[in-house]
Amino acid sequence: MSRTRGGGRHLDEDDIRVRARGGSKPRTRKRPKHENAVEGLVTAVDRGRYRCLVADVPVVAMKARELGRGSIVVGDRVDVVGDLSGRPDTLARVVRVRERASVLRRTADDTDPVERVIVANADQLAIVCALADPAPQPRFVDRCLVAAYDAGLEPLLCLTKADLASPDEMLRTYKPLGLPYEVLSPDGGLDELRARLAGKSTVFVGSSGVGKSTLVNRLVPGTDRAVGHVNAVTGRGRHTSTSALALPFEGGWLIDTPGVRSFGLAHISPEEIVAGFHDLAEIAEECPPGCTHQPDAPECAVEAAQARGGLDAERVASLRRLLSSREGEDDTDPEQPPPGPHH
Ligand SMILES: Nc1nc2c(ncn2[C@@H]2O[C@H](COP(=O)(O)OP(=O)(O)OP(=O)(O)O)[C@@H](O)[C@H]2O)c(=O)[nH]1
Ligand SMILES: [Zn+2]
Repeated sequence: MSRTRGGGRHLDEDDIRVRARGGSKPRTRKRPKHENAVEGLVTAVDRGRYRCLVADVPVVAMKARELGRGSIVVGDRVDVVGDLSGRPDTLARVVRVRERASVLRRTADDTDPVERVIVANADQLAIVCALADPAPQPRFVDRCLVAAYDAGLEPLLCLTKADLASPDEMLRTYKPLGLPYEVLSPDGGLDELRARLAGKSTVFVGSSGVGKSTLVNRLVPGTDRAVGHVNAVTGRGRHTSTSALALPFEGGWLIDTPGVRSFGLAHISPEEIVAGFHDLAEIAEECPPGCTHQPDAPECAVEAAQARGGLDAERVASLRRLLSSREGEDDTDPEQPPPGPHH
C-alpha cells in the first residue's frame, strides 16, 4: 500500500479523504515505522544481545520482536531505535537488517542441513595457517577456500610461525590457485598485511593454536584485554561469547571468529566450487551431470582436456582437492584439537 511504501512522506488523494472525514484517528497521522531509526553496524553478538556501533558510540541492543526469527550477525548493517546513548544498562532495539552484500556461511558439520551465517558484508577471508606447531593443515585451508569462494570473499592466506619452518611447501601447494599470501613471523613486519587489510572487512579464521589471536593482537593492540576478560557485548563480566567480533581497523574491520574452528560445507554444491575456477568451469560444462571431475569419473571433460595436455595440471589437481574436501570428516573439530605442545 502506498501509505507504508512511501514511508508516509507523500500524501495521496486517498489519504486526504481519510483525513477530511475525520472520525477516529486518521491512519495517515501514524508515523512511518521507526522513521527515527539510526544506522549501526553489528560488532558482536552474545546470547540475544547485539553490540552495535552507532555514530561511533557502542550501543547494546536487542532484536525487535517484529524481526521474528531472522538472524542478525556480526557485520550486519542495522537500523536501531531507542536509547542510543551507550550508557550502561541501556538497551536499544534493532528494527531492521539491511540487505547483505555477502554472507559467510557454514554448517555445523558436513551432514548438517542447517546452514548458519557467521558474518555479513565481509570482503575478504584471511585464512590463518601455521607453518609448524601445529603442522600446516592444507585440508583446513582448502575448506576455508571453498567457503570463501561460496561467499564471494577474496581469500588471503596468512602463513604464521615462519620462524619455525619454511613456507616453501605450502606456497608450492597453493601457487596454482594464485592466492594472495603473507608469510609472517614474530619479528617480521606487518606493513604489507596492513595494506591488504586497510579499508576492507576481513574475517580471520584459523584452527586452534595457529597464532590467530597473536596476529590480531599485533594488528590491533589491546584486543586481548577487550576480548579475553570482558564480555564483548555488555562490556562487563567474563567474555563467554564464541561469536565473531568486529574490530575497527584502518578504515575497515578485522573480524575475529573465536568459535569457528571448522567449516561444514554441506550447503555448497560441487558446481559452486567449479565456478570458482574460471579457467576450468567452461570445460566442466561438457561433463555428464553429477560428474565428480576426479580422474576415474566416466566421460569427464576435465579429465579428457587434461589428457590432451591442454590444462594446467596443478590447477586441475587443486580443483580435485577442493572438491574432495567437501566430503568426509572435518579433521579440525573443536573437540579434536590438532596435536601440538601449545596451550
Ligand atoms: N614461534 C612462534 N610462535 C607463535 C607465533 N605466533 C603465535 N605463536 C604462539 O603460538 C601459540 C598459539 O597462539 P595463539 O595466538 O593463542 O593462537 P590462536 O590461533 O589464537 O589459538 P587459540 O587461542 O586456540 O584460538 C602461543 O603460544 C603463541 O605465543 C609465531 O609467529 N611464531
Ligand atoms: Zn568432469
